[in-house]
Amino acid sequence: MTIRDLHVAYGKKPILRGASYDIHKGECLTLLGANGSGKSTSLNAICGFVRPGAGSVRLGDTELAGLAPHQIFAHGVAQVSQARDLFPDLSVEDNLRLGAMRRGSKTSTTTLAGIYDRFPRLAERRKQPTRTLSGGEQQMVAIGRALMSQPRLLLLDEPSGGLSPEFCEEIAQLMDGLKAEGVTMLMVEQNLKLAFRAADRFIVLRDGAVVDGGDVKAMEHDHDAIIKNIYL
Ligand SMILES: Nc1ncnc2c1ncn2[C@@H]1O[C@H](COP(=O)(O)OP(=O)(O)OP(=O)(O)O)[C@@H](O)[C@H]1O
Repeated sequence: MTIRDLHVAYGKKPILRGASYDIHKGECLTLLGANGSGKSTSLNAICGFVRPGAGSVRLGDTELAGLAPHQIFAHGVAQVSQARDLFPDLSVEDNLRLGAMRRGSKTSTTTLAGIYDRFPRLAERRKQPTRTLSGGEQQMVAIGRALMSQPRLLLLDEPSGGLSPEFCEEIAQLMDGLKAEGVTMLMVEQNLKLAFRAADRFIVLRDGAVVDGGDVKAMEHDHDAIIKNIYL
């Protein structure tokens, strides 16, 4: 995916001011930045929840900027939002099935089996209303639902939000598995430990533009410098 000169404003307030970056196929890119720097807005602009004022969001040969959210979803972009947006009274299985709409009902049964292989805990709880699950299990449902559409690009907004360190490690391992299968991911994550553990590359947003970026492993011993750059 190629993002070029992306601009988003809420009313007259500019939030993204010409952000440009690439997300390579099969990698996990993490978006870092101080509160209010435009991280969630970036994800929302990519999946069409907010309309960019200018700029380009290209996935392969397709220009996504300006398309409606359902069209962008149909092109293979799925978001796991911070709020998770599950239907609390529906069962785990029904919530998962809702994610398969892009694929059509013919493929959903095999995909569902794949999700249960990946998250055995959800298989045990398939009939339970999602409101009865722990926060970490609900996060698994939200990620599983996004995976049901077999996305080309998975957007993750704060996957560690409110979860224990054990669950964060579980999520990092899940992301390792997804990467091994070639799933491309863009993640916003305030938990820098998880961000540096799970991502291949990072970029830093400040005032809606990219001010830093690189290979996570290459700067493994210089996380302090990067953190200073985020919170300048
Ligand atoms: N729908 C909206 N209408 C008006 N302002 C908004 C809206 N959504 C976000 N904002 C504002 O835009 C700015 C950027 O928000 P955004 O959520 O993208 O930041 P962020 O980098 O993800 O921050 P955080 O780390 O706090 O989640 C913030 O000042 C926020 O209050």
